[in-house]
Amino acid sequence: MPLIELDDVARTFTIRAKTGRFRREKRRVRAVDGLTFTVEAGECVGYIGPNGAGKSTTIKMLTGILVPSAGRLRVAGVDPARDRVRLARRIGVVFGQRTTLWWDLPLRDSYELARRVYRIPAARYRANLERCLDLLELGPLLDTPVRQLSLGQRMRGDIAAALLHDPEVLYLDEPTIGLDIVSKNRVRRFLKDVNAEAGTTVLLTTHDLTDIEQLCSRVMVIDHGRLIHDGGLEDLHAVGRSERTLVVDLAEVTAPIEVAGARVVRVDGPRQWLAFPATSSAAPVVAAVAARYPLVDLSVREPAIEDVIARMYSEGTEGGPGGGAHPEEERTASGAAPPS
Ligand SMILES: Nc1ncnc2c1ncn2[C@@H]1O[C@H](COP(=O)(O)OP(=O)(O)OP(=O)(O)O)[C@@H](O)[C@H]1O
Repeated sequence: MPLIELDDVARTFTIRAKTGRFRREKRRVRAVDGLTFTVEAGECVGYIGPNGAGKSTTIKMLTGILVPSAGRLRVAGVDPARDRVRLARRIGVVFGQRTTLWWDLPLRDSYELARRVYRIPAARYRANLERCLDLLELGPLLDTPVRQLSLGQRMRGDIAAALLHDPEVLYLDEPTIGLDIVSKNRVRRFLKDVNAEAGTTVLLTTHDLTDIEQLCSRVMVIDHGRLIHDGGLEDLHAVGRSERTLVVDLAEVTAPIEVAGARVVRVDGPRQWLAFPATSSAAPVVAAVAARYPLVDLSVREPAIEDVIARMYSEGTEGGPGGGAHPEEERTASGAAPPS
């Protein structure tokens, strides 16, 4: 049975925008527009999209912070908005741009508070804390007030806090934002471990595609609140019509090469670059070039996944709701804030 289920879920915001000196008009923004997907227990799924695509809104609905305007949503069999407090014991959330830790208190106190709020049995708390401190290298920082931690240290502190109660699902919203490469790698290694060893289901939102490449076997792409891709990272090459490049060094300067299945995209002296579909084999193109042109050397360059995604975003971002405005109205679920 899937751990996360969305069936035609939508979320609309009403915003009041200034249209003249004294005029204000109500405008409706469809942040999430008919999302349907499931995530099985133990999966690690990337959830990506351009700014304002609806990623955070989805995660807020999955945690019960926001109520969907339409559709059906279940996490671990529970309706998050209705059963927010009960669900809070089964999920962990990390918002990279915000901390759930107590700013003026040492890390240790935030963890102690989590232990009480989640009623984590003492032995389990000790074991989980020890593991997080060890793998996230937080031990020496336990007595440091959160406000004195660096961004990377704080982020690791937040990730540990989200995992102390052994959640079945971990939502990560930009967990590596602003971190240097060493901190990013440390966080990624840890998350990989949590997913593989503890079997924690992970839904990861990020603008850093290396996070996705290193952690996720499946990626969902959302744009204008709609799912535009759901599959393997590799499948994106087919969807994004990406191209590989054959770089050819000829024995002499020649007119642009003409072979079937590829086209010259750049010429620099005796070197020429030929683009061909990433989904087809390089062999026939190489054979055709070698048969007709005197070659010195050649190599094949793989497409960068960043380029593929950038093209998908730019092709799909015309006339949508647009990012940016986060005005006053945000209908939230009733009940206490999640205990994290
Ligand atoms: N509280 C709110 N009130 C009104 N509109 C909102 C609110 N929250 C989000 N929106 C709008 O909904 C759309 C989706 O926003 P959301 O924050 O979910 O996007 P995102 O994919 O997380 O973007 P980013 O990558 O920039 O974080 C945007 O147009 C945004 O302005």
